[in-house]
Amino acid sequence: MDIISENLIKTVITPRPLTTHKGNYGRILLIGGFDNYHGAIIMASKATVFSGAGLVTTLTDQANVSNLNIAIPEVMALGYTKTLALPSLIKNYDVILIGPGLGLSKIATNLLRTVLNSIQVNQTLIIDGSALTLMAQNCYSLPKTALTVLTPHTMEWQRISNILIKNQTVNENQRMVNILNAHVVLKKYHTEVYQPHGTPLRLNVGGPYQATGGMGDTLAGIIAGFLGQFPKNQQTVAAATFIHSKIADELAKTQYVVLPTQITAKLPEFMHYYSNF
Ligand SMILES: NC(=O)C1=CN([C@@H]2O[C@H](COP(=O)(O)OP(=O)(O)OC[C@H]3O[C@@H](n4cnc5c(N)ncnc54)[C@H](O)[C@@H]3O)[C@@H](O)[C@H]2O)[C@@H](O)CC1
Ligand SMILES: Nc1ncnc2c1ncn2[C@@H]1O[C@H](COP(=O)(O)OP(=O)(O)O)[C@@H](O)[C@H]1O
Ligand SMILES: [Mg+2]
Repeated sequence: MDIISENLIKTVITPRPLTTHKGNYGRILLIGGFDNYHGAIIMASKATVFSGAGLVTTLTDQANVSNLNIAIPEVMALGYTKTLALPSLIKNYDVILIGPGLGLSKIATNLLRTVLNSIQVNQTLIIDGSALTLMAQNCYSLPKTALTVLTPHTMEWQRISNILIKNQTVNENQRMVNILNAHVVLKKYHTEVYQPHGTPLRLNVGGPYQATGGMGDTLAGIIAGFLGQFPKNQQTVAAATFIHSKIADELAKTQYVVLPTQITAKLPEFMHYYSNF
């Protein structure tokens, strides 16, 4: 098990070539924010924008659209309707994140099933939150994509992998990651980042000051933003995971708890630092 180091981050976050434009930094589609979880997708969307994604579109509950627009006007907000043509919409994006605040409703299940059935091999899929629980409940299989990233906390991983939390050893987790053929960010104290048939990486930053609802939604948004603009590999997923908790550590020097939105606000500053590091 290797530790995720600051050196790795600097190889991922590099200065931007002068002639690039928003089209070079990822077209990201986020899906979530239904039921009483409207805030989750707002936090994820903010994190995606603040992590530098070029173009961000968020599909959410119709009743959440104006709140999303007010919270983060850089995002193109789409309200869910029964007539939505999701398969043709999905085609326009490099990275799709589904799950923050998606809920477990029939609409949520249909959205997840449609994403799993429509996604193409050149696209990247990130599955978080309720979408992981729905995957487990419905025994859905993962599609073939350029990269699939699952971001479960230990309870969600238990549902997906059938490995009880107390039995979630590195060996057992890696065995299941190989079977699923997906990257997995197993969120806990000292989060672990797995890739199929690879070497697991472990975070040595982060702490219980991060135990606030929305913290994982924010991480999922950062991972989406990073995969939109940096190489689509385990190092990029690890870099996103590192910066999220590294910022939390810095804030925790003077704060008892750290809010997800505070981490998001610090992203541009920390990315600037690591790009010149
Ligand atoms: N403001 C919002 O709109 C929020 C919406 N959220 C959404 O709520 C939905 C349900 O997610 P939840 O995770 O709350 O519910 P879950 O029911 O999936 O999991 C939470 C339960 O898992 C247990 N657990 C065990 N190990 C854990 C670990 N390492 N980390 C976290 N929990 C662990 C906890 O005791 C907790 O009761 C998701 O779609 C999520 O995105 C949450 O993120 C909270 C904030
Ligand atoms: N004690 C802890 N130590 C380190 N990180 C923590 C701790 N508690 C929570 N976190 C982090 O907070 C996030 C929680 O994710 P998750 O449970 O999905 O949150 P939510 O769904 O509410 O957004 C993860 O990144 C996790 O690593
Ligand atoms: Mg979560």
